[in-house]
Amino acid sequence: MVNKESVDYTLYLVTDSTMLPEGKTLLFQVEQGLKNGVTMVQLREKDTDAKTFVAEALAVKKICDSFNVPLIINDRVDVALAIDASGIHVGQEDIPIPMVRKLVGPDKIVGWSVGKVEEVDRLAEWGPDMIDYIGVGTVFETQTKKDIKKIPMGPEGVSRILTRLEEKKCDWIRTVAIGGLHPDNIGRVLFQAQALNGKRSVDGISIVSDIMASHDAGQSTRILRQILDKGSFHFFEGSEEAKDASTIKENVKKLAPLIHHITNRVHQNFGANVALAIGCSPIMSEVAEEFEDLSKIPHSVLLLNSGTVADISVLQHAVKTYNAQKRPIVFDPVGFSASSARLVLNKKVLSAGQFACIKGNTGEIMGVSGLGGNMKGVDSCGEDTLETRIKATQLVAFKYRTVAVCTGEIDVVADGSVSSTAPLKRGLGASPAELPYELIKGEDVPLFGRITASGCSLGTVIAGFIGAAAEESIYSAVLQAVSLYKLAGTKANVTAKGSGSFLVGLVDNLYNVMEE
Ligand SMILES: Cc1nc(C(=O)O)sc1CCOP(=O)(O)O
Ligand SMILES: C=C1C=NC(C(F)(F)F)=NC1=N
Ligand SMILES: [Mg+2]
Repeated sequence: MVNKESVDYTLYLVTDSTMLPEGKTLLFQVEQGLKNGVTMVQLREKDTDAKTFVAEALAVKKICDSFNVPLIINDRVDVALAIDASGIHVGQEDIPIPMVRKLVGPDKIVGWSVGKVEEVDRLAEWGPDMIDYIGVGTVFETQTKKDIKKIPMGPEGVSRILTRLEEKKCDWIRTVAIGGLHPDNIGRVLFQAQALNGKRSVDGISIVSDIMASHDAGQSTRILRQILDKGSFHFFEGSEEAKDASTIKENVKKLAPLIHHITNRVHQNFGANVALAIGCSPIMSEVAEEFEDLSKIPHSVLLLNSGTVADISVLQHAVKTYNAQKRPIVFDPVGFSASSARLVLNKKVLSAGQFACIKGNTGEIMGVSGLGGNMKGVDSCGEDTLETRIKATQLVAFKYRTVAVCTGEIDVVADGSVSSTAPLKRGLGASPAELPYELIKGEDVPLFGRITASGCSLGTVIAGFIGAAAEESIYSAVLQAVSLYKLAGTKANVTAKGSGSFLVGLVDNLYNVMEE
């Protein structure tokens, strides 16, 4: 009889014998996993006849018992009882949970697949004696589960489930994330998937193909374990020279970061001039084949502006490439929910990687935060009060563990990258409202709204400053960039004779304030 409190969900292997590499057996892969850090096993063999399934289950149970690791049986309650497994896992389309619990009794572990918050509401109604853990997914695209109907929920979808569990006070429930999890993305899931009250993160992750289809299941398991066991995550390696935050502006001039723009046509020319004005070197490229080379150029930084015409696969490739190179990315979710097509595109980009900064106008930030309604065009709604804007900016910072910027007459900057830790189980320990933020005030500069790409080009300046900063000073870099941009605009406004001279004046003043 298993002690439910002591179950370790950290690395939960779910088997699949249809993907075994040549010469590897189910038992071999499972044993390699157990030897290298798997803490829980689920036998999930969808199209195996009962006799074979029972034989496999008995063999797997023998191995799990020798490692003192619980064995869960997928779907087949009869087999789970027949071999005295530690528990049973069922999906939404399987035997109803209350029946399962009645069949297996109170001591067995019962797991359920959950993809929607309504399913959390149901398990909350059933109370603490029904379900012990839930598999939350699918987080990313997966080829393993054939009949997957759910669209990938991303780390933010996991956060939504965790938040609901907290709202419904389901303290007894443990959670594992599942679906398309691999070494290149589990760090981000652990880092970003947090309940909004800061009191719950996932208890572990569940893996199928990364181990079951591996030619070296032991090595694959060790790699996954290393990521799970480290307490903090570092997504951006600042350049050596960028260590001292106080001289970011001098670093921008000295290091001349490469700002790789993937942006809309209107912003391309003006953004390049703004980059040059502050002493950076711009490149505008949607040529996916060159992204890796560009990300390797010292002090490179990616500015992704979703007003671009590039295909979503190009944007996702750019995000993965810069994340792999540990170089920062600034994301400007232009017109976040102005159309359903843009909403889908922006959400896909948001779940594709880790961003150093997410910058938008009020409508965009309200949209990304989940607080806002729909937007008209790409102009911000503007009717939101300052405290709502602060709340939305902190929410974006928290959800994506990034530095969030909400532009307006008063710019709001919030820092969600705090503490780079991502402890399993007990959550971040901070809620969105506790995140540090600053207001960048200044005079109103209406002419900003009368020129092209003024918001987009703030992204260029933010990217330039982040490119010259160390990871721990990204918040400071963004604050300095936003302040400098506002100062240049205010100065340009004084001498402007209209929108044309304002545009030229803005570039002149960006150039001059960098020299001061
Ligand atoms: C078994 C399973 N359940 C899912 C869910 O979303 O409930 S996704 C999935 C397959 C996950 O396999 P892989 O790690 O190879 O992507
Ligand atoms: C469909 C499934 C979803 N989640 C899980 C687990 F991760 F184990 F919780 N197992 C499944 N078979
Ligand atoms: Mg914008």
